[in-house]
Amino acid sequence: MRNHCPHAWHQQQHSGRMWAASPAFRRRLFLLRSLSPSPCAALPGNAACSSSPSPSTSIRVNAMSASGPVYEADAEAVVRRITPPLDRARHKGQAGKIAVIGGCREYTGAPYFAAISALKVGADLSHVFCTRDAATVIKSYSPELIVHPILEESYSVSDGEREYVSSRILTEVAKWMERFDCIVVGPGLGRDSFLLDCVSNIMRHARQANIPTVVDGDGLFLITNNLSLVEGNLLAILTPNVYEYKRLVQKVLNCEVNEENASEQLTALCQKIGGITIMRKGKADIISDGKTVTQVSTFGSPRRCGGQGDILSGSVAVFASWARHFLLTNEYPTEKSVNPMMLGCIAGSLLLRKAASHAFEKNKRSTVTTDIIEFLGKSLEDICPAGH
Ligand SMILES: NC(=O)C1=CN([C@@H]2O[C@H](COP(=O)(O)OP(=O)(O)OC[C@H]3O[C@@H](n4cnc5c(N)ncnc54)[C@H](OP(=O)(O)O)[C@@H]3O)[C@@H](O)[C@H]2O)[C@@H](O)CC1
Ligand SMILES: Nc1ncnc2c1ncn2[C@@H]1O[C@H](COP(=O)(O)OP(=O)(O)OP(=O)(O)O)[C@@H](O)[C@H]1O
Ligand SMILES: [Mg+2]
Repeated sequence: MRNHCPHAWHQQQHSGRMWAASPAFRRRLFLLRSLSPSPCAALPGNAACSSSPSPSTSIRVNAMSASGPVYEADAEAVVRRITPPLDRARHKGQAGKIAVIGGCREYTGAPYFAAISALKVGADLSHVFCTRDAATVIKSYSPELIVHPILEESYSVSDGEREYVSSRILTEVAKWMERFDCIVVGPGLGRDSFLLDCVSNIMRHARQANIPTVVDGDGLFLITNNLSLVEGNLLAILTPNVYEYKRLVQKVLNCEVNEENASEQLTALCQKIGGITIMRKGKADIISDGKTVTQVSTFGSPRRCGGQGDILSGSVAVFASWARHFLLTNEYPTEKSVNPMMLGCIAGSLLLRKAASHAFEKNKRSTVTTDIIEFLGKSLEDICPAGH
C-alpha cells in the first residue's frame, strides 16, 4: 500500500513534461505567492485571467470534524487558478495527454464523450483503449481521437488463450502509460469478467507509474468488488452516480446511504478506502478526500440525459492533471497542502454544469450530451479567457 502522508502527491515522481516553467507561469506563481490569503483558503483568482484575485475568491473547504452544511467551493476561482495559460512557447502534449479505458460492444458513446470532452476542455491528445468491436465505431465519431482496439471480451478469447491475451493487452497499454497525465477507467467498459481482469492489471500498472486515475461507470463496478485496486491511492478519483454510490457505501461501510449526514458519510467512505478522492454526483456534487469536504451546486440543467457523467470524467481528468502540475511546480507551502484531485473535481463539476446550462437554454427538452459538449469551450472561456 502507498504512503499515506497528506502531501504524498507532491512526493510522486513528476516528469515535468506537461507544463514547462514559462515566464508567464513564473509571473503567475509570484502573484500567487504574494496574494495567497490564509492557510486553509488557498488558491485565489488566477492572475492570468480577467478577474482580480481577492480573499473572497479562495477555495472554501470544510474541516472534516465540522458538522452542518457543506461549504460551496469557489469553483470559478479554482478553474481560473489551475487552467494553464496558452503559451506560444509550448509544444503539443504539454497541456495534457489523457487516456480513456472503455468502450465495448454495447457502449461506444460513453468513452467517446469522455475522450472528446478532455480535448474540448483543453488537453492536447486524447486516447481511447477499447475492444475491437467498439474501435471502428468510436473512430468514426471523431478523427480527433487516437483509438486503440486492444481490449478483448470473453466471447472472443478461448480459455487456453487467456493468459497470453491478457499479458499482450497489458504490454500494449504499458507502452503508452508513462506518457499519460491522467487515465479515465470505466466509461462504457461493460462488465465482462475477462475484460475487467485485464483492466485490473492496467489499473495496477497505472498506479505503479503514478498516473492519476479517474474511475467512473463500470470501473466503479470493478473496484467496488476489488477495493485493493484503489485503496490508499492518493491519485485516484471515484465519480459515482446515485446507484454507484449506493453500491460503494453498502460494500465499504456496510450500511445504507444516509442523506442526513451526507458529508460525514462521504468523508468516512474516503477514509475507509485510504484517503482517495470521491465526488458523489447529484443535485450538488459533493467532493471529499477524507480530510476535507466541499460541494459544487451551481445550477446546470434539469435534463438528465445519459452521458453527462462521461463528460464530467473526461473534464475532471484534464483539470486534475492541470491542478497537479500547478501545485507540483508551486513552491508556496500553503498551496502544497491542497489536494489537486479535489481541485480537479471542483473544476470539472463547475464546467459541466455551466455547459449544461447553456445547452439547455438553447435546446430545452431536446438537450442531449453532444449539445452540452458543444458548450464546454464557451463555458471555460467565460471564466478564463484564452486571450490572443
Ligand atoms: N451513450 C452511452 O454509451 C452511455 C453509456 N453509459 C455507460 O453505461 C454503463 C452503465 O452505466 P449506468 O450509468 O447505466 O449504470 P448504473 O447507473 O450503475 O446502472 C443502472 C442500472 O443498470 C444496471 N446495469 C448497468 N450496467 C450494467 C451491465 N453492464 N450489466 C448489467 N446491468 C447493468 C444496474 O444494475 P445493478 O448493477 O445495480 O445490478 C442498474 O440497475 C457504463 O459503462 C456507462 O459508462 C452511460 O455513461 C450513459 C451513456
Ligand atoms: N438531480 C440533479 N440536479 C442537477 N444536476 C445533477 C443532478 N444529478 C446529476 N447532476 C449533474 O449531472 C452530472 C452527471 O451526473 P449523473 O448522476 O447523471 O452521472 P451518471 O449517471 O454517471 O451519468 P452517465 O449517464 O454519463 O453515466 C453531475 O456532475 C451533476 O452535475
Ligand atoms: Mg456514469
